[in-house]
Amino acid sequence: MDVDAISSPDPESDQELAFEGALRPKSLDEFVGQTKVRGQLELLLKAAAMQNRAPDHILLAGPPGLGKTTLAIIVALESGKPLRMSSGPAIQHAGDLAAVLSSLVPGEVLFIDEIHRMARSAEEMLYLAMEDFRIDIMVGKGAGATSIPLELAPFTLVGATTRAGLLPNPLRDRFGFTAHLEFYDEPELERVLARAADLLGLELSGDSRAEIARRSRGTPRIANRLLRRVRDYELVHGGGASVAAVQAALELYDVDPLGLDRLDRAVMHAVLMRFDGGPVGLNTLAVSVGEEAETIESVVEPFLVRIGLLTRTPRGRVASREAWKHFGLRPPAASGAQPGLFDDDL
Ligand SMILES: Nc1ncnc2c1ncn2[C@@H]1O[C@H](COP(=O)(O)OP(=O)(O)OP(=O)(O)O)[C@@H](O)[C@H]1O
Ligand SMILES: [Mg+2]
Repeated sequence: MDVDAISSPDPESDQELAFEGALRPKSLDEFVGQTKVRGQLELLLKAAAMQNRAPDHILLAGPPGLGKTTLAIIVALESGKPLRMSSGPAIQHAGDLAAVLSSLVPGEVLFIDEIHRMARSAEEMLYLAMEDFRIDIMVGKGAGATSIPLELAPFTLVGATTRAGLLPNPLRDRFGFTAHLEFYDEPELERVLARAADLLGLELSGDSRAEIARRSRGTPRIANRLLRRVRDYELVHGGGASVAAVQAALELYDVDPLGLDRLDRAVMHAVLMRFDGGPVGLNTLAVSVGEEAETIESVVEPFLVRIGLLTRTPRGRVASREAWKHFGLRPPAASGAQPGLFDDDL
Protein backbone atom coordinates (compact mmCIF):
# COMPACT_ATOMS: atom_id res chain seq x y z
CA MET A 1 0.00 0.00 0.00
CA ASP A 2 0.92 3.63 -0.26
CA VAL A 3 2.67 4.44 2.98
CA ASP A 4 1.98 8.15 2.61
CA ALA A 5 -1.73 7.52 2.59
CA ILE A 6 -2.08 5.66 5.85
CA SER A 7 -2.79 8.75 7.94
CA SER A 8 -4.56 10.65 5.21
CA PRO A 9 -8.19 11.27 6.08
CA ASP A 10 -9.31 10.41 2.53
CA PRO A 11 -10.30 6.88 1.56
CA GLU A 12 -7.30 5.24 -0.09
CA SER A 13 -8.82 2.57 -2.35
CA ASP A 14 -11.98 0.80 -3.48
CA GLN A 15 -11.11 -1.95 -1.06
CA GLU A 16 -11.11 0.55 1.77
CA LEU A 17 -14.48 1.89 0.64
CA ALA A 18 -15.91 -1.63 0.84
CA PHE A 19 -14.37 -2.07 4.27
CA GLU A 20 -15.86 1.26 5.39
CA GLY A 21 -19.27 0.16 4.22
CA ALA A 22 -19.04 -2.93 6.39
CA LEU A 23 -18.09 -0.91 9.48
CA ARG A 24 -20.56 1.94 9.07
CA PRO A 25 -22.95 2.39 11.98
CA LYS A 26 -26.55 1.92 10.78
CA SER A 27 -28.43 3.95 13.41
CA LEU A 28 -27.97 7.08 15.52
CA ASP A 29 -27.59 4.84 18.58
CA GLU A 30 -24.66 3.02 17.02
CA PHE A 31 -23.03 6.27 15.88
CA VAL A 32 -20.23 7.06 18.33
CA GLY A 33 -19.58 10.58 19.68
CA GLN A 34 -20.85 13.87 18.18
CA THR A 35 -23.34 13.87 21.05
CA LYS A 36 -24.70 17.29 20.28
CA VAL A 37 -25.25 16.66 16.58
CA ARG A 38 -26.81 13.29 17.32
CA GLY A 39 -29.29 14.85 19.74
CA GLN A 40 -30.16 17.57 17.26
CA LEU A 41 -30.70 15.10 14.42
CA GLU A 42 -32.77 12.82 16.61
CA LEU A 43 -35.14 15.65 17.51
CA LEU A 44 -35.42 16.81 13.93
CA LEU A 45 -36.23 13.31 12.63
CA LYS A 46 -38.70 12.54 15.42
CA ALA A 47 -40.62 15.78 14.98
CA ALA A 48 -40.88 15.20 11.23
CA ALA A 49 -42.09 11.62 11.76
CA MET A 50 -44.77 12.81 14.22
CA GLN A 51 -46.06 15.29 11.68
CA ASN A 52 -45.71 12.81 8.86
CA ARG A 53 -43.62 15.15 6.70
CA ALA A 54 -40.15 15.04 5.16
CA PRO A 55 -37.52 16.24 7.66
CA ASP A 56 -35.89 19.65 7.07
CA HIS A 57 -32.87 19.84 4.79
CA ILE A 58 -29.63 19.04 6.58
CA LEU A 59 -26.11 20.31 5.92
CA LEU A 60 -23.24 18.24 7.31
CA ALA A 61 -19.99 20.19 7.53
CA GLY A 62 -16.57 19.02 8.67
CA PRO A 63 -13.20 17.56 7.70
CA PRO A 64 -12.98 14.22 5.81
CA GLY A 65 -13.57 10.91 7.56
CA LEU A 66 -15.65 12.19 10.49
CA GLY A 67 -18.93 10.55 9.48
CA LYS A 68 -20.81 12.80 7.05
CA THR A 69 -21.71 10.05 4.56
CA THR A 70 -22.47 7.73 7.44
CA LEU A 71 -24.92 10.23 8.93
CA ALA A 72 -26.62 10.78 5.57
CA ILE A 73 -27.24 7.05 5.29
CA ILE A 74 -28.51 6.99 8.88
CA VAL A 75 -30.96 9.84 8.17
CA ALA A 76 -32.52 7.74 5.40
CA LEU A 77 -32.54 4.54 7.47
CA GLU A 78 -34.00 6.23 10.55
CA SER A 79 -36.75 7.89 8.57
CA GLY A 80 -37.43 4.68 6.64
CA LYS A 81 -37.10 6.38 3.26
CA PRO A 82 -35.02 5.51 0.20
CA LEU A 83 -31.70 7.25 -0.29
CA ARG A 84 -30.37 8.75 -3.52
CA MET A 85 -26.66 9.46 -3.61
CA SER A 86 -25.13 12.14 -5.79
CA SER A 87 -22.24 14.56 -5.56
CA GLY A 88 -21.34 18.11 -6.49
CA PRO A 89 -18.79 17.15 -9.15
CA ALA A 90 -21.43 14.93 -10.85
CA ILE A 91 -23.80 17.88 -11.17
CA GLN A 92 -22.15 20.07 -13.78
CA HIS A 93 -25.33 21.38 -15.44
CA ALA A 94 -28.75 22.36 -14.16
CA GLY A 95 -30.09 19.52 -16.34
CA ASP A 96 -28.15 16.92 -14.32
CA LEU A 97 -29.89 18.14 -11.19
CA ALA A 98 -33.30 18.39 -12.85
CA ALA A 99 -33.04 14.73 -13.86
CA VAL A 100 -32.34 13.68 -10.28
CA LEU A 101 -34.93 15.95 -8.64
CA SER A 102 -37.76 15.06 -11.00
CA SER A 103 -37.34 11.35 -10.35
CA LEU A 104 -37.43 11.51 -6.54
CA VAL A 105 -40.21 9.62 -4.76
CA PRO A 106 -42.09 11.31 -1.88
CA GLY A 107 -39.96 11.60 1.24
CA GLU A 108 -36.79 10.40 -0.50
CA VAL A 109 -33.49 11.50 1.02
CA LEU A 110 -31.21 13.09 -1.56
CA PHE A 111 -27.57 13.07 -0.49
CA ILE A 112 -25.29 15.49 -2.34
CA ASP A 113 -21.69 14.95 -1.28
CA GLU A 114 -19.16 17.78 -1.81
CA ILE A 115 -22.10 20.08 -2.43
CA HIS A 116 -19.76 23.10 -2.65
CA ARG A 117 -18.50 21.76 -5.99
CA MET A 118 -21.86 21.83 -7.76
CA ALA A 119 -22.30 24.02 -10.87
CA ARG A 120 -23.65 27.52 -10.28
CA SER A 121 -26.66 27.04 -12.57
CA ALA A 122 -27.62 23.90 -10.63
CA GLU A 123 -27.25 25.77 -7.33
CA GLU A 124 -29.87 28.25 -8.41
CA MET A 125 -32.26 25.49 -9.39
CA LEU A 126 -31.68 23.89 -6.02
CA TYR A 127 -32.75 27.05 -4.13
CA LEU A 128 -36.25 26.82 -5.54
CA ALA A 129 -36.42 23.05 -5.19
CA MET A 130 -35.44 23.19 -1.52
CA GLU A 131 -37.87 25.95 -0.69
CA ASP A 132 -40.95 25.18 -2.75
CA PHE A 133 -40.39 21.63 -4.02
CA ARG A 134 -40.62 23.02 -7.51
CA ILE A 135 -38.24 23.72 -10.39
CA ASP A 136 -38.53 25.73 -13.56
CA ILE A 137 -37.46 23.89 -16.68
CA MET A 138 -36.31 26.11 -19.51
CA VAL A 139 -37.61 25.09 -22.91
CA GLY A 140 -36.28 26.59 -26.14
CA LYS A 141 -33.64 29.25 -26.65
CA GLY A 142 -33.42 33.01 -27.11
CA ALA A 143 -36.56 35.12 -27.40
CA GLY A 144 -38.85 32.10 -27.72
CA ALA A 145 -37.59 30.43 -24.53
CA THR A 146 -40.20 29.72 -21.87
CA SER A 147 -39.95 28.16 -18.45
CA ILE A 148 -42.28 25.37 -17.44
CA PRO A 149 -42.80 24.87 -13.71
CA LEU A 150 -42.50 21.31 -12.50
CA GLU A 151 -43.83 20.12 -9.13
CA LEU A 152 -41.48 17.86 -7.17
CA ALA A 153 -42.19 15.24 -4.52
CA PRO A 154 -41.30 16.58 -1.06
CA PHE A 155 -37.79 15.37 -0.26
CA THR A 156 -35.04 15.90 2.28
CA LEU A 157 -31.75 17.19 0.99
CA VAL A 158 -28.69 16.13 2.94
CA GLY A 159 -25.65 18.08 1.77
CA ALA A 160 -22.11 17.30 2.87
CA THR A 161 -19.14 19.63 2.60
CA THR A 162 -15.62 19.92 3.90
CA ARG A 163 -15.83 23.63 3.06
CA ALA A 164 -18.98 25.16 4.52
CA GLY A 165 -17.40 28.57 3.98
CA LEU A 166 -17.48 28.10 0.22
CA LEU A 167 -21.25 27.67 0.04
CA PRO A 168 -23.12 30.74 -1.18
CA ASN A 169 -25.27 32.24 1.56
CA PRO A 170 -28.61 31.65 -0.17
CA LEU A 171 -27.82 27.94 -0.31
CA ARG A 172 -26.55 27.74 3.25
CA ASP A 173 -29.63 29.59 4.52
CA ARG A 174 -32.00 27.07 2.97
CA PHE A 175 -30.84 24.24 5.18
CA GLY A 176 -33.05 23.91 8.25
CA PHE A 177 -30.14 22.55 10.21
CA THR A 178 -26.36 22.61 9.86
CA ALA A 179 -24.33 20.04 11.76
CA HIS A 180 -20.69 20.91 12.33
CA LEU A 181 -18.82 17.67 12.91
CA GLU A 182 -15.86 17.89 15.27
CA PHE A 183 -12.73 15.76 15.56
CA TYR A 184 -13.25 12.84 17.96
CA ASP A 185 -11.49 12.62 21.31
CA GLU A 186 -9.51 9.54 22.28
CA PRO A 187 -12.19 7.80 24.40
CA GLU A 188 -14.61 8.18 21.47
CA LEU A 189 -12.08 6.78 19.01
CA GLU A 190 -11.56 3.88 21.40
CA ARG A 191 -15.27 3.13 21.17
CA VAL A 192 -15.13 3.29 17.37
CA LEU A 193 -12.20 0.85 17.51
CA ALA A 194 -13.90 -1.49 19.97
CA ARG A 195 -16.89 -1.75 17.69
CA ALA A 196 -14.78 -2.27 14.58
CA ALA A 197 -12.55 -4.86 16.29
CA ASP A 198 -15.68 -6.80 17.29
CA LEU A 199 -16.94 -6.74 13.72
CA LEU A 200 -13.53 -7.92 12.49
CA GLY A 201 -13.33 -10.61 15.16
CA LEU A 202 -10.07 -9.16 16.48
CA GLU A 203 -9.31 -9.24 20.18
CA LEU A 204 -7.98 -5.88 21.29
CA SER A 205 -7.08 -4.88 24.86
CA GLY A 206 -7.96 -1.46 26.26
CA ASP A 207 -4.29 -0.44 26.11
CA SER A 208 -3.97 -1.46 22.47
CA ARG A 209 -7.12 0.47 21.64
CA ALA A 210 -5.77 3.55 23.40
CA GLU A 211 -2.49 3.27 21.50
CA ILE A 212 -4.30 3.22 18.14
CA ALA A 213 -6.76 5.94 19.17
CA ARG A 214 -3.92 8.27 20.09
CA ARG A 215 -2.51 8.06 16.57
CA SER A 216 -5.78 8.36 14.68
CA ARG A 217 -5.79 12.10 14.03
CA GLY A 218 -9.20 12.50 15.71
CA THR A 219 -10.72 10.68 12.73
CA PRO A 220 -12.74 7.42 12.75
CA ARG A 221 -11.73 6.59 9.17
CA ILE A 222 -8.06 6.68 10.17
CA ALA A 223 -8.74 4.70 13.37
CA ASN A 224 -10.37 1.94 11.33
CA ARG A 225 -7.55 1.98 8.79
CA LEU A 226 -4.84 1.69 11.43
CA LEU A 227 -6.82 -1.13 12.99
CA ARG A 228 -6.67 -2.97 9.68
CA ARG A 229 -2.88 -2.70 9.59
CA VAL A 230 -2.73 -3.98 13.19
CA ARG A 231 -4.95 -6.90 12.22
CA ASP A 232 -2.62 -7.70 9.29
CA TYR A 233 0.36 -7.59 11.62
CA GLU A 234 -1.34 -9.90 14.08
CA LEU A 235 -2.32 -12.27 11.28
CA VAL A 236 1.27 -12.57 10.07
CA HIS A 237 3.12 -12.54 13.39
CA GLY A 238 0.52 -14.11 15.72
CA GLY A 239 0.64 -13.60 19.47
CA GLY A 240 -2.35 -11.25 19.71
CA ALA A 241 -2.77 -7.52 19.15
CA SER A 242 -0.68 -6.46 22.16
CA VAL A 243 0.47 -2.88 22.69
CA ALA A 244 3.91 -3.93 21.44
CA ALA A 245 2.35 -5.39 18.29
CA VAL A 246 0.33 -2.19 17.77
CA GLN A 247 3.45 -0.06 18.15
CA ALA A 248 5.48 -2.26 15.83
CA ALA A 249 2.74 -2.27 13.19
CA LEU A 250 2.23 1.49 13.27
CA GLU A 251 5.94 2.19 13.33
CA LEU A 252 6.33 0.05 10.24
CA TYR A 253 3.89 2.35 8.47
CA ASP A 254 5.57 5.50 9.72
CA VAL A 255 2.64 6.72 11.77
CA ASP A 256 3.88 9.47 14.04
CA PRO A 257 2.98 9.16 17.78
CA LEU A 258 0.66 12.14 17.31
CA GLY A 259 -0.77 10.56 14.15
CA LEU A 260 0.68 13.26 11.88
CA ASP A 261 0.80 12.32 8.22
CA ARG A 262 3.24 13.32 5.50
CA LEU A 263 1.41 16.52 4.59
CA ASP A 264 0.94 17.56 8.24
CA ARG A 265 4.67 17.11 8.71
CA ALA A 266 5.54 18.97 5.52
CA VAL A 267 3.39 21.92 6.57
CA MET A 268 4.88 22.05 10.06
CA HIS A 269 8.36 21.65 8.64
CA ALA A 270 7.80 24.60 6.29
CA VAL A 271 6.40 26.86 9.02
CA LEU A 272 9.26 25.98 11.37
CA MET A 273 12.25 25.78 9.05
CA ARG A 274 11.47 28.04 6.13
CA PHE A 275 9.49 30.72 7.89
CA ASP A 276 11.17 30.60 11.31
CA GLY A 277 7.94 29.61 12.98
CA GLY A 278 5.77 32.16 11.19
CA PRO A 279 3.64 34.12 10.84
CA VAL A 280 3.19 32.89 7.28
CA GLY A 281 0.17 33.40 5.02
CA LEU A 282 -1.95 30.47 3.87
CA ASN A 283 -1.14 30.87 0.16
CA THR A 284 2.60 31.19 0.70
CA LEU A 285 2.49 28.11 2.89
CA ALA A 286 0.46 26.16 0.33
CA VAL A 287 2.90 27.00 -2.48
CA SER A 288 5.89 26.04 -0.37
CA VAL A 289 4.54 22.51 0.24
CA GLY A 290 3.10 22.18 -3.28
CA GLU A 291 -0.51 21.76 -2.18
CA GLU A 292 -3.79 23.55 -2.81
CA ALA A 293 -4.54 26.27 -0.25
CA GLU A 294 -7.99 24.68 0.05
CA THR A 295 -6.53 21.35 1.20
CA ILE A 296 -4.27 23.05 3.72
CA GLU A 297 -7.14 25.09 5.11
CA SER A 298 -9.82 22.39 5.27
CA VAL A 299 -7.88 19.18 5.92
CA VAL A 300 -4.47 19.89 7.41
CA GLU A 301 -4.86 23.05 9.42
CA PRO A 302 -7.94 22.18 11.52
CA PHE A 303 -6.15 19.18 12.98
CA LEU A 304 -2.83 20.97 13.59
CA VAL A 305 -4.70 23.80 15.32
CA ARG A 306 -6.70 21.33 17.37
CA ILE A 307 -3.64 19.56 18.74
CA GLY A 308 -1.97 22.88 19.48
CA LEU A 309 0.92 22.77 17.00
CA LEU A 310 -0.30 25.69 14.92
CA THR A 311 -2.22 28.87 15.66
CA ARG A 312 -4.04 31.14 13.27
CA THR A 313 -3.39 34.83 13.71
CA PRO A 314 -4.56 37.78 11.63
CA ARG A 315 -1.04 37.96 10.17
CA GLY A 316 -0.79 34.29 9.29
CA ARG A 317 -0.04 30.85 10.70
CA VAL A 318 2.33 30.59 13.65
CA ALA A 319 4.00 27.47 15.10
CA SER A 320 3.44 26.95 18.83
CA ARG A 321 6.17 26.16 21.31
CA GLU A 322 4.90 22.56 21.40
CA ALA A 323 5.58 22.37 17.66
CA TRP A 324 9.26 23.22 18.09
CA LYS A 325 9.46 20.64 20.85
CA HIS A 326 7.63 17.92 18.95
CA PHE A 327 10.04 18.19 16.03
CA GLY A 328 13.05 18.39 18.35
CA LEU A 329 13.96 21.90 17.19
CA ARG A 330 14.95 25.09 18.96
CA PRO A 331 13.04 28.24 18.15
CA PRO A 332 15.24 31.03 16.73
CA ALA A 333 16.85 32.97 19.56
CA ALA A 334 15.60 36.38 18.52
CA SER A 335 12.07 35.79 17.46
CA GLY A 336 11.26 39.35 16.45
CA ALA A 337 7.74 38.49 15.37
CA GLN A 338 6.71 37.08 18.74
CA PRO A 339 8.99 38.56 21.40
CA GLY A 340 9.02 36.64 24.63
CA LEU A 341 6.80 33.85 23.33
CA PHE A 342 9.44 31.16 23.66
CA ASP A 343 11.43 32.57 26.55
CA ASP A 344 10.39 30.35 29.42
CA ASP A 345 11.54 26.78 30.06
CA LEU A 346 13.57 26.15 26.91
N1 LIG B 1 -19.34 8.28 14.74
C1 LIG B 1 -18.85 7.17 14.17
N2 LIG B 1 -18.93 6.00 14.79
C2 LIG B 1 -18.39 4.89 14.22
N3 LIG B 1 -17.77 4.87 13.03
C3 LIG B 1 -17.68 6.01 12.37
C4 LIG B 1 -18.22 7.22 12.88
N4 LIG B 1 -17.98 8.20 12.00
C5 LIG B 1 -17.33 7.64 10.97
N5 LIG B 1 -17.14 6.33 11.18
C6 LIG B 1 -16.43 5.42 10.29
O1 LIG B 1 -15.49 6.16 9.54
C7 LIG B 1 -15.58 5.87 8.16
C8 LIG B 1 -15.62 7.17 7.39
O2 LIG B 1 -16.82 7.86 7.65
P1 LIG B 1 -17.59 8.66 6.49
O3 LIG B 1 -17.38 7.99 5.18
O4 LIG B 1 -18.99 8.84 6.94
O5 LIG B 1 -16.80 10.04 6.51
P2 LIG B 1 -17.08 11.37 5.68
O6 LIG B 1 -17.22 12.47 6.68
O7 LIG B 1 -18.22 11.16 4.75
O8 LIG B 1 -15.73 11.58 4.88
P3 LIG B 1 -15.48 12.32 3.46
O9 LIG B 1 -15.47 13.81 3.73
O10 LIG B 1 -14.13 11.84 3.02
O11 LIG B 1 -16.58 11.90 2.54
C9 LIG B 1 -16.84 5.01 7.98
O12 LIG B 1 -16.47 3.76 7.49
C10 LIG B 1 -17.41 4.80 9.35
O13 LIG B 1 -17.46 3.42 9.62
MG1 LIG C 1 -18.23 11.03 2.67
